Amino acid sequence: MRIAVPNKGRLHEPTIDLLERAGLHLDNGAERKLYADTVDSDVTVLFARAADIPEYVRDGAAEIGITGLDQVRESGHRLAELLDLGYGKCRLVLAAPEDGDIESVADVSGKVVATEFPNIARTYFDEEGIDAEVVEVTGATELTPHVEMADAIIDITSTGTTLRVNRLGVVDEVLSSSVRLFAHPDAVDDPKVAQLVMALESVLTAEGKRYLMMNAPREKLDDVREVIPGLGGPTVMDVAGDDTVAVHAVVNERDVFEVVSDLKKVGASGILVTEIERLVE
Ligand SMILES: Nc1ncnc2c1ncn2[C@@H]1O[C@H](COP(=O)(O)OP(=O)(O)OP(=O)(O)O)[C@@H](O)[C@H]1O
Ligand SMILES: O=P(O)(O)OC[C@H]1O[C@H](OP(=O)(O)OP(=O)(O)O)[C@H](O)[C@@H]1O
Ligand SMILES: [Mg+2]
Repeated sequence: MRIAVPNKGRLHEPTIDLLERAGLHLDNGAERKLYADTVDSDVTVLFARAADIPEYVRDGAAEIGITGLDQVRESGHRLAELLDLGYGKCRLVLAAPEDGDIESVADVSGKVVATEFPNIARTYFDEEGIDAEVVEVTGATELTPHVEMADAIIDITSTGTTLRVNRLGVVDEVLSSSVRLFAHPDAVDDPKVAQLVMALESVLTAEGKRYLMMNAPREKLDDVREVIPGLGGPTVMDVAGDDTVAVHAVVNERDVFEVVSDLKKVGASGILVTEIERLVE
């Protein structure tokens, strides 16, 4: 099985990191190569531009691709989306000069819109019933309204800094994007693909969880159980020759702050909080 992943840019590192955490270690020297073998002899990683990855998958050059939803939509290819990997979060927006007269999508009728995403832009304007001229650029889109190349743009925003610096305001949201795992439709039922999905899911599940270990007086066990929410209850182990038990539990990361202080109150001690690498539910 071949997985196409971004070869550079902001999506490269988090993607490699995710594969590594899923246990799919890449062979050394992956940095400068076009492809890398992995710890699983059936899995090869191909490095491609984020924008080209949907095409690699449609072609069958790779069965699996990891890239932004925006890129998949822009490609127009019908690929199976398997997982939202949660990073590379951004919005594709219609934006126009703050001090101009474009305040809604209707105001773009008859105007010129510059974008790196011409297919998404045309589909969006068709759906909105707006007749706008779409001009394709390959970068620095935010500049185009200031040099009379365009009246508005459709571009990526995340923190909003670039739009602000260029005195552009959001007029409408066109697409909300994040990095997805997607597959060629013929590869969806491949057991190797299912194995990869499970491995990646286990990393995503573990991200929001922490592993708690503590000691507690045996007679306080019920109180401890009450404090620890959900997830099938804690594992309790006897501590030899003692009236103490060791308690292990998985808790939501956002609950840790409160749970730890509540555990302390009911008599737990030696409380240890650790990260979880993977969690298969
Ligand atoms: N500012 C951003 N915040 C979050 N995600 C982004 C942002 N910009 C782009 N992305 C996501 O990353 C994908 C790749 O972006 P792009 O092709 O511009 O590469 P890059 O990582 O920005 O590197 P470079 O622009 O230097 O080539 C986009 O399709 C989008 O899904
Ligand atoms: O809302 P912000 O946090 O400012 O992010 C938005 C900017 O990020 C991306 O550019 P990038 O940094 O990838 O440069 P590029 O234009 O060379 O791709 C995108 O094209 C926007 O310009
Ligand atoms: Mg970029």
